[in-house]
Amino acid sequence: MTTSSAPGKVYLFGEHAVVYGEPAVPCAVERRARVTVEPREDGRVRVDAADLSLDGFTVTWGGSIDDRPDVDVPAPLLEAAMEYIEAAVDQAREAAEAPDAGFDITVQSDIPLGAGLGSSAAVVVAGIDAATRALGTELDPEEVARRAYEAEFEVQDGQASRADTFCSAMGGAVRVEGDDTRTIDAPPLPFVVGYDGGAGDTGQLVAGVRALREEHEFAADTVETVGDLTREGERLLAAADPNEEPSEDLLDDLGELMNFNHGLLEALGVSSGSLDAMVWAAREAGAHGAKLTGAGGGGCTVALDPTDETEFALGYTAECEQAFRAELATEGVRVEEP
Ligand SMILES: Nc1ncnc2c1ncn2[C@@H]1O[C@H](COP(=O)(O)OP(=O)(O)OP(=O)(O)O)[C@@H](O)[C@H]1O
Ligand SMILES: C[C@@](O)(CCO)CC(=O)[O-]
Ligand SMILES: [Mg+2]
Repeated sequence: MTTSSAPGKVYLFGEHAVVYGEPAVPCAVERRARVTVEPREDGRVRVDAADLSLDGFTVTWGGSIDDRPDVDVPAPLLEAAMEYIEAAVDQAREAAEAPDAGFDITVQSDIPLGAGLGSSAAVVVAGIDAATRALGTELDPEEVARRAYEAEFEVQDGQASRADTFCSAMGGAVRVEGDDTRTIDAPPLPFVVGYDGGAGDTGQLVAGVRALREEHEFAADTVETVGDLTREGERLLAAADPNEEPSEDLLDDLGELMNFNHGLLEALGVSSGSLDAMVWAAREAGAHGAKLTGAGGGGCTVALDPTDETEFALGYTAECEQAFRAELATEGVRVEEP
């Protein structure tokens, strides 16, 4: 039995624009998906994903996605989960040169689903790592990231960047621009996450931005402007001491860029009433800046606030179901005790 875990992430800057080759800076946070894998003799794949809905579900299938189980989970959710896990299994089979390998897979996760914290990437990264190890092959985190990207790209019909999967595999702060992926230094940023209890459909939201961009030059310019502010944010991070608490000035400057980034995402049509309400609640509570994180449409916002004020204010905001502080996760994918 082999268990691996991988962290979720928040975007400091650059989601959506990253899909069109602009740079983005996601940061891994200490909320993890854990995937436990046990090889099976019969070549079948059995998945137990108890966190997929409140009731949980167990599904067994023989390698064919048409072999649909009868469980009480909304069909699109079940379909997507089967696809992500199946894509991870395929990557592991290929990496370990074991095309007929079967597995019992258990997924446990404290990353809310479809909420912008990269639950899909964390599940795929941890899944590929655990499944390859279970077959006696050890991949370095860069290779896990590369394969996890292939898996997300396939499931999301080509609507995926390398950002989420690279960040989850490597941990810490990273910068991604097209195929160029690297880890960067960042001080311990005081992230506060607000979660509206909802979710957005990443593929659909990315497709919406793509359509806007093709229709209007000003929408294409908006995407480029996100790239510009991300580069500015990168310069701020590069000038900061990664071993020191960030100064008020740095937080103000980063926060201003986050606010700008949120406005542009809103203009691109990927915010929502509840995300905007949480962003404003954070700003009014004195956060240095706040924005939605991830694909949007619903889900999570991220704010910078070293004090308890933002978390407290979000706790009293009707649109916010849960507010929590998210520490930067310095470790990416790792082996866990089963
Ligand atoms: N605990 C889990 N068990 C099984 N499948 C999961 C789990 N967590 C996430 N998934 C899969 O990932 C999908 C959510 O991925 P999606 O890309 O839409 O959102 P996200 O990754 O949480 O947010 P974002 O991509 O915006 O950061 C779920 O519908 C499911 O298929
Ligand atoms: C919206 C997006 O930029 C981030 C989703 O977390 C899509 C992607 O980069 O794959
Ligand atoms: Mg995702």
